[in-house]
Amino acid sequence: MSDFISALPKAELHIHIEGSLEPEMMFALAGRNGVKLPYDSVEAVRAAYSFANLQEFLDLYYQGMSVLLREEDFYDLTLAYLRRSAADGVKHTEIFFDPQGHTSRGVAFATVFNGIHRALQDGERELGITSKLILCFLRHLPAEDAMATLEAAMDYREHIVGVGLDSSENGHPPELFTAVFAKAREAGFLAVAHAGEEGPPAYVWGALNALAVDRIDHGNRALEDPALVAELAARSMPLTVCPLSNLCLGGVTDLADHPLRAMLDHGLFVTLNSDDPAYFGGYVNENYRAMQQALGLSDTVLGQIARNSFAASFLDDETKAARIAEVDRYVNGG
Ligand code: HPA
Ligand SMILES: [Zn+2]
Repeated sequence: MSDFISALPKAELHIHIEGSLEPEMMFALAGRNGVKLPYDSVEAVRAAYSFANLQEFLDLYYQGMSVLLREEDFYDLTLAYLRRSAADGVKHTEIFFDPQGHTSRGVAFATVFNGIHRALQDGERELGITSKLILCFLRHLPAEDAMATLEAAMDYREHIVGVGLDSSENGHPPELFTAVFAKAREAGFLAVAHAGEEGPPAYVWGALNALAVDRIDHGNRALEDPALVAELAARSMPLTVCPLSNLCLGGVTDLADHPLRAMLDHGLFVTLNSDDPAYFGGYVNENYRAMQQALGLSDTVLGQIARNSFAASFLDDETKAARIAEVDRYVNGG
């Protein structure tokens, strides 16, 4: 039964806003902006979404961004995600954005930020969904580019809670970005990083030790290193796990073998998230349902994962406690 999941209050902590660009909106924005797409229908776009690995996905993800040009485009993209997520019982969301995916195409940082930020404000007013914004650096680009992006973000410091690290993992270890993250933390940004999605356990160690992250995005391959598992457990380090993403990008071939089972058994601080819902076939509730079905998770465990999502968020302690109490009331049938 999926009814328990539908209205379970939850936070989403791993969502790339550009990865919520549904093919229908891609076509609408292409039309409005006069952008030529290499597909002639929404169905053709969906048919192209078959990925053997992270890089094959990223190639289409960056291509899809080409329709995002004006502030309204970022606004519409973000508000559509918020509406869809509110319908999934999401009360709070921490959204990644990739400014370098846009500034590299001549779209100003301010255009990207203003569109997203205005939608987040309107979303909170209209839907009651709270949010925070996390700026991700593209790790396939030089650290100097990340540093320049951090400089551009300083003007928006009060509206951006943290920095992250995404894009092609293998060959781009966290240590390349040590100075950028040190500078960001000095300026008061919190820090997260994708690690152990495709990359080895050493990259998860790098995210912990060189970048001093507050959460690990994915973390699947940490399970290959028992000392690392012990460290993650000892630190109560949150992991933002994304099952449908892992299935679509070949990290797992069967959801029944998803590492979430072992993560739970090791007592790790796991959360469930959608990553790039328009590309991976599901928003957050589909990720909860996929794990409920594949691993036979009980409502008790699903409730604990929802509690974790607020506990691992960057909300203040008082709001966290209030949201966790809301989960408790829901789980206890009140
Ligand atoms: O799943 C992902 N992994 C790394 N980078 C990304 N950028 C968008 N989605 C992803
Ligand atoms: Zn991601």
